[in-house]
Order: sequence, then structure tokens, then C-alpha cells
Amino acid sequence: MFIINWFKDVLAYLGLSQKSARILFLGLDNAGKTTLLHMLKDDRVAQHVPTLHPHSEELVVGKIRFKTFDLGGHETARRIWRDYFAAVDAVVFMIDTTDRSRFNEAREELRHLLETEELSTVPFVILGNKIDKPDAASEDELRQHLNLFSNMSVNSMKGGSAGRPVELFMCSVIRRMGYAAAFKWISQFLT
Ligand SMILES: Nc1nc2c(ncn2[C@@H]2O[C@H](COP(=O)(O)OP(=O)(O)OP(=O)(O)O)[C@@H](O)[C@H]2O)c(=O)[nH]1
Ligand SMILES: [Mg+2]
Repeated sequence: MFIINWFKDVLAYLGLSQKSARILFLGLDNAGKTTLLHMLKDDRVAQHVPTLHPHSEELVVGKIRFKTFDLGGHETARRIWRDYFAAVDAVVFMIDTTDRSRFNEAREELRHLLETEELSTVPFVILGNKIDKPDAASEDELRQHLNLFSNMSVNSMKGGSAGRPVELFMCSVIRRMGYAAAFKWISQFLT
């Protein structure tokens, strides 16, 4: 056992360990999930095409190798989210902070995910995206709408409390702001 662990450590140190953290990009359509994926992968803004089919990419962010799954967010695409829940290491749930008319819908999808048994121990990063826009909701406003309080131990959203880390980060993918901190935060649960 000791030898096996030691061997794994050496492989990890050398960057040769095969395992990559499986991470799902979820959220309503138009939130910015694919834009984030392209930014992480190529450091550029790709043109907007709604995601119809799940797309997977291997990425290295910091010291962690990620296998990301970018799933479409429109209503029919959401039906297959659950096919990806097995063996997930983290969820990135993205929200468009300028689209107030859909905050309730986003909150219900998030609540649903947090209440999903298969994901009950999976850390969640919630990204409030598009803060470069002048009409973006503030962090406080978003937290209120999502019932997400800064101290998650008093989180009123069922499934968001003890035993599972949940944190909100405000970001602008287009301005390359905010998401690096989010990946740094999630990395601590993946090693
Ligand atoms: N202003 C601004 N626009 C953004 C930002 N991130 C993404 N967008 C825009 O939001 C739109 C939707 O982005 P996508 O990445 O395609 O959204 P998605 O979440 O993948 O959507 P689906 O694939 O339909 O689920 C695009 O027009 C992006 O350019 C941002 O940080 N700021
Ligand atoms: Mg997409």
C-alpha cells in the first residue's frame, strides 16, 4: 500500500499520472460556459454558437489536469446533464449576471443539482459571469437571488451545507477576470 501511494506521488510529481479531474460546465444557455472553455484552452474568445452536443476537452490549469465536459444549457440539452454525473470531481455552474429575468430559473437548476444524490459530495463553483457589463448584478444581489450566503454553513439551499464546498466567484470571461481564482479554489479539493 505504501509503495503504491509512493509510486502515485512520484507519478503525480512528474506530471505523469493519468487521472484527470472530471469537471462539468453547467448552467443555463447563454451563460458563457463555452466561452470559458475556449478561453482556458486557447486564451481567446470564440464566436458564439449555442452548444448542441456535449463537448469534452483536456486542459491543464495550474498543476491540475482537467477533463472538462461542456454541456448545452438550453432546456432540451439539460435533460442529458445527468448522464454525466457519474465520477464527477467538480461542477462549475455558470450564471449570466445581466440576465435578471432568468435568475429564478438558474436558481432552480442549481438547487436541483445541489439536491442530486450522485453529486452530494461534489464541490461546486458558481461563476457569476459578465461583470464587465454595466447592468451586471452585484455579488450581493446575486447571492440574494440564489439564496446563497457567503458562509455556506448557513446556506438555506438544501444540499449546500456541511460536507460539500460551494463557493461563488464573480467573473468576466471576456475580460479574463475572476475565473482563475475560482479554479484555484476548486483545485484544493482535487488533489
Ligand atoms: N459581456 C460578456 N459577454 C460574455 C462573457 N462571457 C460570455 N459572453 C457572451 O455570452 C454569449 C453566450 O456565451 P456561450 O459561451 O456560448 O454560452 P453557453 O453557456 O456555452 O451557452 P449554451 O451553449 O447555449 O449553453 C456569447 O455571446 C459570449 O460572447 C463575458 O464575460 N462578458
Ligand atoms: Mg455552450
